[in-house]
Amino acid sequence: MAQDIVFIEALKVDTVIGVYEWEKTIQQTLQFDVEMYTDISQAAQIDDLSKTVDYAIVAEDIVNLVKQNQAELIETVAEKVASHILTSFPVERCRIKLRKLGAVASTASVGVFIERTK
Ligand SMILES: Nc1nc2c(c(=O)[nH]1)N=C([C@H](O)[C@@H](O)CO)CN2
Repeated sequence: MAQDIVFIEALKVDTVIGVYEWEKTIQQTLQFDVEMYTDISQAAQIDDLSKTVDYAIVAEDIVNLVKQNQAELIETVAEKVASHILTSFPVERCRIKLRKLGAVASTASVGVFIERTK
């Protein structure tokens, strides 16, 4: 199994998210940390982006996915993002930490941390 990781840190996406009615009328910020387990050795050997995971494309996909799929729970969002990454990129395993910023008073952050395997 690949031990290499391509990662994205602190990707922020503004979207409609939440369980309560008042949350469905505002935009809130989700923040993603994503770790994608993939073998980078071939890409490194021949210096070729097409042989690894393009983090810019993944980041763009996450923004589009979140904005196009309105959800109540951050669990739903994290699961969708993980599923997309595993089915669309050469990634064996991914770990996603998803924070909902400013959601709960007096906290540094709240969120979910999931790990999914192909
Ligand atoms: N495990 C979760 N707990 C809560 C969620 C959530 O998505 N997952 N969401 C809410 C509300 O939408 C909250 O963010 C508003 O205060 C509460 N708990």
